[in-house]
Amino acid sequence: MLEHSHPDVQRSLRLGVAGPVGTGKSSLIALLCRELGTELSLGVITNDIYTDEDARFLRSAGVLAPERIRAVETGACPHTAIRDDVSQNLLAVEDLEQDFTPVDVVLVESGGDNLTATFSPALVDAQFFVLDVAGGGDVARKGGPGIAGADVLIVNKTDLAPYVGVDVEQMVRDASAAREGRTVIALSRTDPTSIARVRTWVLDTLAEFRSGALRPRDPGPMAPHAHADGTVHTHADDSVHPHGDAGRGHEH
Ligand SMILES: Nc1nc2c(ncn2[C@@H]2O[C@H](COP(=O)(O)OP(=O)(O)OP(=O)(O)O)[C@@H](O)[C@H]2O)c(=O)[nH]1
Repeated sequence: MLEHSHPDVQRSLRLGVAGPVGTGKSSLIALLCRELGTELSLGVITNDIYTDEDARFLRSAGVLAPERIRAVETGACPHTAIRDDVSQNLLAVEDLEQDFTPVDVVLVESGGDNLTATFSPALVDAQFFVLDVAGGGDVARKGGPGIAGADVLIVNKTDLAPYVGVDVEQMVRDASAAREGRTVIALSRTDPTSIARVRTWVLDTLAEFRSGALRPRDPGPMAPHAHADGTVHTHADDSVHPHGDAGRGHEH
């Protein structure tokens, strides 16, 4: 039984990491654990549809004690668990906070395959959205709630830009324009300066959180999208979310 209001349990800064498949969400989390794990008490929650694959990847990366990495298996509609009904994730975060108190930061990785997945501000205090240059230079211009409204947009794998013909500076300019100036960080695991920027952003956000000045902002619900079987799923009205049969998708 969770003791949500236990006076000895510190409330962590909760950071979401969303973005399309393969853009480097798990890698970003591993990098942050490596960069911050000695000075901060960290926890990680992964969301996968049917497996705990991302949690296993992170445990095997050896960047954080394995018991601080927990998997939520979300079932058929993974973005629901970070957006509409966040209870599974909230319980997992609170369990970590209780088991390892004091926890400074919990990183929550989204599952799913959609460009527009966003976290509810009821679950996270701030959120990353991760794109990579291999997805093409145009993707940042296309917008969407995560690209436009997440607290930080990561343009990842910049070391690959010459091979995929992407102008990183232009991609960052396009992204900044789509985001009305909100933070965009061009990142590569081979570029220490870019890694330092992400690290500094987390530490600054933690300081803001501790001062009481951090106000979670909602990037907005994800756009309507089609599932592999062709059913359409919209989160436009977050208050209504009937759950269909697993794997079939559903419509509001
Ligand atoms: N070249 C290069 N590859 C990277 C970088 N960061 C991550 N990758 C690679 O990109 C691939 C996908 O990275 P993941 O971290 O698994 O991506 P993800 O977004 O968590 O993927 P899913 O969990 O499947 O959605 C892996 O092969 C990583 O090694 C980078 O900075 N440069």
